[in-house]
Amino acid sequence: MGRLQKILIPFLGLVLAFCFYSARENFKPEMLKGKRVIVTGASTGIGEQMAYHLARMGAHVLVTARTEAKLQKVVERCQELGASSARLISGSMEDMAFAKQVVEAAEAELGGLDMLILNHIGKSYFSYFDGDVRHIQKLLDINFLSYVAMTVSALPMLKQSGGSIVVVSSMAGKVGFPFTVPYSATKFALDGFFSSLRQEFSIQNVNVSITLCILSFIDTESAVRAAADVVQMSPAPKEECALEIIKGGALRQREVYYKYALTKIPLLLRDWAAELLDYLIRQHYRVERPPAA
Ligand SMILES: NC(=O)C1=CN([C@@H]2O[C@H](COP(=O)(O)OP(=O)(O)OC[C@H]3O[C@@H](n4cnc5c(N)ncnc54)[C@H](OP(=O)(O)O)[C@@H]3O)[C@@H](O)[C@H]2O)C=CC1
Ligand SMILES: C[C@H](CCC(=O)NCC(=O)O)[C@H]1CC[C@H]2[C@@H]3C(=O)C[C@@H]4C[C@H](O)CC[C@]4(C)[C@H]3CC[C@]12C
Repeated sequence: MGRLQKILIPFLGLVLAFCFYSARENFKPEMLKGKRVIVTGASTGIGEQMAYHLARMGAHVLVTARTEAKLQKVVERCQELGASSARLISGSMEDMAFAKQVVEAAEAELGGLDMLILNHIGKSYFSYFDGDVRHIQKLLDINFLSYVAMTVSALPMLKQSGGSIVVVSSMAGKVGFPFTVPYSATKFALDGFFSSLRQEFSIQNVNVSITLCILSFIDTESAVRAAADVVQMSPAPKEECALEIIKGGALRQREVYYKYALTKIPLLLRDWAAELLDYLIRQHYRVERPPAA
């Protein structure tokens, strides 16, 4: 191959890649106007902030979590912010019948569904793995199986609307971090299930997008309480994080990386320099080390 071709082919590749990415649609808040959206884990944290963004954009929001009193306040705020409608359904995602019931409520009360945002997580610990197998089983039910159950129930409505599934995951769902063994297992499971399902949708021409969101440390109350003393990193703002998730879902992106520099860039090391990435992660942890023998 001539020298010119060796330069020309990669150059053309870059030009094509640039054209492909720059031709992508831009996000406009109107994209969500009148859309029917379920947000799980919406009584606090990132889920609560997503509900407020959706309300400002004029969506119909159905929020869910266990604590009804908190959800009631979220609904009132959504109404003040301009939601087309706002309603709640409370219950625990430990129970797959409840997961299904939430989707049925959307069908009965909204007449369909355009976006399913799966965001809730059950309580876990942030420390060394304690060997409790039942805890992993319970966390898998809440953080993984209920996501599957809701997806299965919502699919007929999402197929009809050409809708979107948004799955909130974490850096801990792409790479191993210390102190998150049960949590990380549930987040890796989500990647396996939804990335495989996306492939099948593509083969079957199912017009339902799946967006997996890879988040770094975010300043929600529960995360800061659990990890701020150990993880030497400033948490990113939950309001901005919530908006980026919604944008990614509306644009039908395959994955959302937030914050980009703390997620996408370190993950580039994962397949080529895994031990270096592991080392860098450990450097961000402040842990008591056992005295040398
Ligand atoms: N904050 C962070 O640093 C990061 C967060 N993420 C991901 O972002 C998402 C949101 O996290 P964040 O906002 O911090 O979490 P929060 O702890 O603030 O919120 C968790 C939500 O889940 C609900 N919930 C808890 N247990 C159950 C249950 N059994 N059934 C139904 N709902 C339940 C809670 O409400 P209630 O108690 O009322 O049920 C609450 O609304 C999660 O998927 C998390 O993995 C990813 C990376 C980093
Ligand atoms: C341990 C946190 C979950 C706390 C919890 O149980 N909340 C519910 C409740 O209180 O009811 C973890 C939630 C998010 C995790 C963070 C995350 O996903 C991003 C980083 C990933 C990395 O693996 C470790 C550091 C993280 C900041 C991680 C820390 C643990 C969480 C805060």
